Parts: sequence; C-alpha cells; structure tokens
Amino acid sequence: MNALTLPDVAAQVSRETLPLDWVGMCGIATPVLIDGQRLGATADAGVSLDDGTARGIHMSRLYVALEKLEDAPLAPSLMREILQQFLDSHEGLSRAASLSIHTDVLLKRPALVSPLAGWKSYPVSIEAHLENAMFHVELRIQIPYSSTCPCSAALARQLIQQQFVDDFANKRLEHAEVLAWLGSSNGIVATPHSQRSTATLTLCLNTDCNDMPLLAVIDNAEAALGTAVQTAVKRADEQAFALANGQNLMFCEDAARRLNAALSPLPSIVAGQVQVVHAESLHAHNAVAHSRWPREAP
Ligand SMILES: Nc1nc2c(ncn2[C@@H]2O[C@H](COP(=O)(O)OP(=O)(O)OP(=O)(O)O)[C@@H](O)[C@H]2O)c(=O)[nH]1
Repeated sequence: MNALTLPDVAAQVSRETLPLDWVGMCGIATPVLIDGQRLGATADAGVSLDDGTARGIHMSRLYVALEKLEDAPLAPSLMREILQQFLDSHEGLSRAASLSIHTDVLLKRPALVSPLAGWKSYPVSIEAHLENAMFHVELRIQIPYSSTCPCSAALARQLIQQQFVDDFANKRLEHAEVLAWLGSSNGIVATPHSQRSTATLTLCLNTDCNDMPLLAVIDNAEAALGTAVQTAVKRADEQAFALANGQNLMFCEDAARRLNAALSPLPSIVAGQVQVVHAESLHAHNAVAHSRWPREAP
C-alpha cells in the first residue's frame, strides 16, 4: 500500500479570518465515576479558537483527553487537569477551554417507615471552564419534592370548622361521636392542594474539592424541604408522607428560602442559585421562586 500523506484540513489557513468563541463536540458518550458508581454520561468538550486564521481546532485531541474520566473519580481537580490538556494540545490556537458532563445520579433512598428502599434518579450537570488560569466549576442538580399550599390548607381548615359547626350545632359534645366524625368524610370536607415540585440548584464549587459533594447537597436539600418524593411506598409510608406534607406547608418562596439556608453554609460551595418550580394543581401555570448567594450589598 502507498504511504499517502493524509490531508489535514484543520491545519489550513482559514479564508475568513475570524476568531470563534467556542468550538468542540457535544454529546460524547463517556463513563464517569461518582461516589464509587460508574455512570453513563455525555460530555460537551470545547475550546475557543482565538487564532482567527486557523481553519479548525483538533477535535481528536479533546476527545483523547476525556479518557481520564474513565478511571479517576469525577472531581473539580480532575476536570481542571482535562481542561489544561485541552489548552496544552491547542497551544497558540486557544486560550479558553470548557467541559460539561451530563448524567443521572442514582441513589437508593429508604422509605419513611417501612423497611423498603428504592432508587431515585437525579439529573446532574457539571460545567467547568478554564481561561487565563482562572478555573471554575458549577454543579447543577434537580431535586423533586412535594409541596402543599399553606393558603389552601388554611382555607380547608376553615371549611372543616364550618362543617363541625353545622354538624354539632346545639348538641352536647360526646367524645366518641366527635372521634367518629373526625374519621368520616364530613370530618375532612376539604383538602388543600399539593403539587410535585422541582428545585434546580446551580452551585459554584470550591475548586480544591477532590470529589463531587452530591450526596451532601441532596441530603441537605431534602432534609430542608422535608417532603422529598418517595420510592417504594407502603401505607405506613404514605401516612408518614401525609404528615410530612402537613408539617411542611410551603409556598414556592418558603422552599427557596429553606434551600438557600440549608446549602449556603456548605464549605464545598462558594456561591449558589436556587430555582424552585411548583407545578400548581390550582392553576395551569407554575409558581416559581429564585434565590442566590452571596448577595451583593444593596
Ligand atoms: N476541526 C474540525 N474537525 C472535524 C469537524 N468535523 C469532523 N472533524 C474531524 O475530526 C478529525 C480529528 O481532527 P484532528 O484532531 O485535527 O485530527 P488529526 O489531524 O489526525 O490529529 P492531530 O495530528 O493531533 O492534529 C478530523 O478527521 C476532522 O476532519 C469539524 O467540524 N471541525
């Protein structure tokens, strides 16, 4: 076979001299190691093309650098190493590099009361950027939970009181009769509405972290909300869930404040933003609140 020289189009001079902000590949399949689990993920890898005369970047050099994801736990330090390799392999062409990883973290969560447990999937994205030795990493995670409207609960309580007045007007109160009434459908004549809700947390991580603080973030967030959606559920678990909802009535504003208070003290997080969306059953639209920290001085 003839030893032909392969044409290298990327090395050609571009006819139109124009630097590009980002060039790379999106949706590269890769495994990642998180908390000892090997997960399937996709990666978006790219660099800036600051040399406007160069025709193209060297995609294969970015692809090869992603091999590091196979064996080392995913951490800010690992992402920095990979980004540095992107830049080293594009010396003279690129000044900025970025890498995003998208995956679903699977966690086994215990039931509230029964000995059952089940798997829950949390969509996670980690975005890292390196430019002029400035490195930052952002973790985005979605957490589903239940929220019961405090206003609706108060309105339902008022109707229950009214029903009590109607049913027991001019009657001597008998303990057994009241108890039976409380257990009847008349005793709970109205119920508050509740909704499946989602918190999207965007967290700027401490770049010295040698692991991803996923479990700490999820555990803190779910404890602060008190009404995480459940996996395996027996009746005892459902009853405990009803109690948890009753004890944690939440407007979207309440949920955003709770999450801010729970996550902002974590040492692995230097700044953050919370977006909560309550998919209302009262309306066909959603109730939404945002909160971020640290807050700029007014
Ligand atoms: N830059 C660029 N490359 C592309 C694109 N689509 C496909 N490729 C291909 O990506 C492959 C890898 O490119 P390079 O990394 O430059 O490959 P190479 O020249 O063999 O590798 P080096 O010797 O390291 O430069 C080439 O075959 C390109 O044709 C594109 O839109 N832009």
